[in-house]
Amino acid sequence: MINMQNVTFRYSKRSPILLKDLSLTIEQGSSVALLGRSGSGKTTLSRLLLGLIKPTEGNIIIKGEVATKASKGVGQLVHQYPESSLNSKRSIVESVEEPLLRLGLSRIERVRQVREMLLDVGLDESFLYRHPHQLSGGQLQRVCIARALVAKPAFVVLDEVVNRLDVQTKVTLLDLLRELRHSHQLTYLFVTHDVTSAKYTCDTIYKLENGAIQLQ
Ligand SMILES: Nc1ncnc2c1ncn2[C@@H]1O[C@H](COP(=O)(O)OP(=O)(O)OP(=O)(O)O)[C@@H](O)[C@H]1O
Repeated sequence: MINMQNVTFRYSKRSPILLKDLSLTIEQGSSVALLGRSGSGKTTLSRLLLGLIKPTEGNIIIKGEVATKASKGVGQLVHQYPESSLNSKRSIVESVEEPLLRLGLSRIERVRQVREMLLDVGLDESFLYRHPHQLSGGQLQRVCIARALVAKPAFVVLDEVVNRLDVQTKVTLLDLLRELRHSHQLTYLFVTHDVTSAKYTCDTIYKLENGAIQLQ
């Protein structure tokens, strides 16, 4: 599914090498955690997988094709600031349907799929026409997860998604990810500083350190 082959990355000729000759395979349906201290390059590696930036050397193959900006949408990103990834002026249904717009579906079908996806993340119909400021942090994060999954992407990068939530909300969100993994046959990369969350949600844990990746 995802195959990184000898990937080396630096932001520019003057900046240091951040990732050195990395190789990594993520199988379909697997949940992989990526640990690493701040600045180790976790977000950079995620952006490479999402095709937002290109490796300096090496290749990233997603479902048999080289990851490029054109493959945007093959992978989806959920990050730690749901407020900033949702447009405050748009209703929840308008935000969640966004990835469906390019699929040429009717409005009725889009709303049907959004309603179903919201139910899968534990939000009932009453959320459809609310706006972001009317939701809690945990609910907003569920909306972002729904938006990432609604168009059935090949994989999802979850970048520090439970970082800013209280313990109870964090546990329910982690349980939701475990459920979704089975119900939606999700493949995800769970980027975190938190070893406990990584162990709870993922089968495989890697650590990124000094530009290299190691199985934990
Ligand atoms: N666009 C950029 N141009 C140049 N350097 C960058 C750019 N983005 C990030 N960096 C640098 O690359 C390094 C790795 O950053 P990255 O955001 O990937 O780390 P991280 O492991 O995700 O950190 P954190 O856990 O704090 O989010 C940092 O030293 C950062 O300053």
